[in-house]
Amino acid sequence: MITCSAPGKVYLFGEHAVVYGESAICCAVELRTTVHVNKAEEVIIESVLGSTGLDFEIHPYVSHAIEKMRQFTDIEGVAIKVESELPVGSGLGSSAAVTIATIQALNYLYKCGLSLEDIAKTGHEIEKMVQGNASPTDTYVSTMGGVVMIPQRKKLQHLKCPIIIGNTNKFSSTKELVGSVAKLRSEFPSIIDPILANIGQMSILAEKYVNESDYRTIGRLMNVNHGLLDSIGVGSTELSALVYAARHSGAISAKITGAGGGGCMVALAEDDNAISIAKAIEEAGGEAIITKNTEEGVRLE
Ligand SMILES: Nc1ncnc2c1ncn2[C@@H]1O[C@H](COP(=O)(O)OP(=O)(O)O)[C@@H](O)[C@H]1O
Ligand SMILES: C[C@@](O)(CCOP(=O)(O)O)CC(=O)O
Ligand SMILES: [Mg+2]
Repeated sequence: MITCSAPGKVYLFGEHAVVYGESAICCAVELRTTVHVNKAEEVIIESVLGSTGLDFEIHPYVSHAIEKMRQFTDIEGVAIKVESELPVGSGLGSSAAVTIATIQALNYLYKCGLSLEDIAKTGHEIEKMVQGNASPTDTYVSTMGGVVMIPQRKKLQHLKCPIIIGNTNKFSSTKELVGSVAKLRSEFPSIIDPILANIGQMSILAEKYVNESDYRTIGRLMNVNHGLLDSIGVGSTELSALVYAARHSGAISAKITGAGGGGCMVALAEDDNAISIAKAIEEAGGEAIITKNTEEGVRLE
């Protein structure tokens, strides 16, 4: 049996805009998806979503990963078991983490010899296929770990401050939200395109502050990014409640992370106020997770 794991992520800047080629800065977090694979008589996929064979409805990412790997090797049957610390459909990149961990586990099991770059690229192709339109961000950061800038594929300075995630526990489908931004953009290109370009500029400006570990300035820009995400319709009452609870309890910054709608927000904290911010998020009706940036991308367990 081979076991691999891959991390989830939070966006400091640039979700949605990055789908249209703008820049984003994304940070891998210490919450991982673990995939066990073993040769078997038939295809069996087991996860919190159920137990299936090759199934593009219930297990689209894992099923596409098996199909893609069939281009490199002969896979007859395989038993795949997924365990995850990442809530499903919540903006933390659970789809990328399960895809990347599955590809790497199959890569080792069948000795395909894929490099990390190949794995990130194959993962991106799968996200595009399932989501309709997808940036390479989530699959790249899940493969490489650290803090990365996309589309430059550049590694930035490790983020040392505590990261607080607030989960609304309201399911959010990335496919649907990416579709709703596409619709808004096609109706009002002269309004929406400059907003997306502005978000991209924020990432370009913020690169320097990330590399200098200037969390105050990063935070001020993240708050502006939140407002722009709200303006393109990916906010919600629940997300706003958690964002403002975090800011009022002393967070350096608080914004939506990932596709939005429901799902999660992210706050940056000082070393000594992470717990009080987490408490404020819980009091506002969210579920709080205190985590950190990890340099560990996909790995063999
Ligand atoms: N633990 C898991 N086991 C199997 N599939 C998963 C798991 N976690 C995520 N997925 C897949 O990813 C989808 C959610 O991806 P998405 O809508 O992009 O949200 P996010 O990536 O923000 O969590 C799920 O519907 C499922 O297909
Ligand atoms: C909205 C988007 O920028 C990020 C989606 O992240 P998540 O699937 O919600 O974790 C889409 C993408 O980059 O493919
Ligand atoms: Mg996703």
